[in-house]
Amino acid sequence: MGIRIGMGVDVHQLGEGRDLMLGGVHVPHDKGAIGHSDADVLLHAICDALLGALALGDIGVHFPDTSAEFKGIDSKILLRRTYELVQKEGYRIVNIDSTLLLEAPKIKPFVPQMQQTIAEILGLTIRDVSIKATTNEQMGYVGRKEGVVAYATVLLES
Ligand SMILES: Nc1ccn([C@@H]2O[C@H](COP(=O)(O)O)[C@@H](O)[C@H]2O)c(=O)n1
Ligand SMILES: C[C@@]1(CO)OP(=O)(O)OP(=O)(O)OC[C@H]1O
Repeated sequence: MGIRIGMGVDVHQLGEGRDLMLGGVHVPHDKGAIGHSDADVLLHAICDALLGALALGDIGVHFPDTSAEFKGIDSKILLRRTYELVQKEGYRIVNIDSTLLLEAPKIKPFVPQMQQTIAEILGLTIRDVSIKATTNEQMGYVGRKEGVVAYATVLLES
């Protein structure tokens, strides 16, 4: 049996007139994340962690932001497709840990739904999908509510 570890980081700007999609869930807020896709920073970080674990490049290599195919795409589709690449290599996920840096809103009430959404896509239980959050204590671009950051770590086994 082989094991591999991967980490992913994603950052998106927050702006008006966009939905805030986090972990595949719509989180009501006066600003949303700006991007070529639905800009789901948490799902993107998980995709990058999955790809990183097998040195398969990153999300922009597989789903370029210059392609019309991915304009406005639901990042749940990107996560599903990323995991298909991992499975083709003969690996499966053991567990995921992640942290969101977001000043507002509080995401705690939405975490169970995010865990459930991600677990369903990846064939995991919610205990295998950890989602944490922290504010940036009002410092920097996260603290000024201008952006959101996600970090994810995944463990794979073959
Ligand atoms: N966007 C966020 C940020 C934080 N939380 C939860 O609040 C707790 C306290 O956050 P601090 O940054 O003040 O330490 C944190 O542990 C999270 O549980 C959240 O839900 N959404
Ligand atoms: C997902 C992609 C593609 O739609 O677009 P964005 O939503 O801009 O997201 P980013 O995290 O910059 O990653 C790469 C892109 O390829």
